[in-house]
Amino acid sequence: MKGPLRSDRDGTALAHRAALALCKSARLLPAAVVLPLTDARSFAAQHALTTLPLERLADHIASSSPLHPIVAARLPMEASEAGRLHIFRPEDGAEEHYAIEIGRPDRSKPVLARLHSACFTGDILGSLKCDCGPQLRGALHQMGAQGAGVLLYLNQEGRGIGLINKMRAYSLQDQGFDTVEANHRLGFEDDERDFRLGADILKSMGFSSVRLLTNNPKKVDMMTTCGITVAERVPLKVGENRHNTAYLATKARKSGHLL
Ligand SMILES: Nc1nc2c(ncn2[C@@H]2O[C@H](COP(=O)(O)OP(=O)(O)OP(=O)(O)O)[C@@H](O)[C@H]2O)c(=O)[nH]1
Ligand SMILES: [Zn+2]
Repeated sequence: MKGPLRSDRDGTALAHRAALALCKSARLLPAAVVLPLTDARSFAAQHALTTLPLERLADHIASSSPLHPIVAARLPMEASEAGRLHIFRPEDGAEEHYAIEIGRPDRSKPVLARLHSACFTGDILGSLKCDCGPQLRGALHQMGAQGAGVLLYLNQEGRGIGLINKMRAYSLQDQGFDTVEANHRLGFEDDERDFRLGADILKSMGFSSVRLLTNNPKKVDMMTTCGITVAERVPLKVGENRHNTAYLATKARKSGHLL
């Protein structure tokens, strides 16, 4: 699917919005057929379909599911032997998220922190299409060198669209579309991540103020909106290579990254 997608706007969009949000939360392409039915309840019963009341669904989509700390254990790493991995699980059964605490950061001072979004291709495979792998390792090494820090590893693959959709976007990029255009052509926003969960994890670990390792000013704004003080933005410019120069330039031009 390549788009471009054309919008026909008519009447209330409540059901359409909810349908798209459901598709996105299932990591499917945001495409749905919305039909008015005179007796939806018996139609659903006949076809063994699940029914959801629209108003409750809208509330559910707007709120974020509470995250609970499940377990933490010592994890010596190359970047620091004083590592500790914490696992958080949301109540709604969605993705788990991780926090890597390095040293024993003083909770009364701004902690060196990174909100890292999962990138299977960059973090694990060493992909040269993005800068995620060098950013992950660079952040952990800075924290190790300073003796303290916290890296949140948020399972928001592909800026929140999931790995399958990110690969669909990569396939469009192979055809000449840039990272932002590819997302739009699939029906996604530039960035579908919800950073409230990063703020929730920091608060539950006792942090209220950060020195945030990022080039993305929107992350700084989101943290502030969510009640975390960003005492300083610490740039994290690593991993440029001949395969990702255009990608990084697009991020700077279209997404406002300070690169
Ligand atoms: N949809 C999509 N996601 C991508 C693409 N390239 C990398 N990603 C994902 O983007 C996320 C990282 O976001 P970035 O835009 O690189 O950076 P950022 O987190 O906004 O900002 P920094 O804090 O400066 O790293 C990871 O989840 C990657 O999987 C792409 O071309 N398309
Ligand atoms: Zn990446």
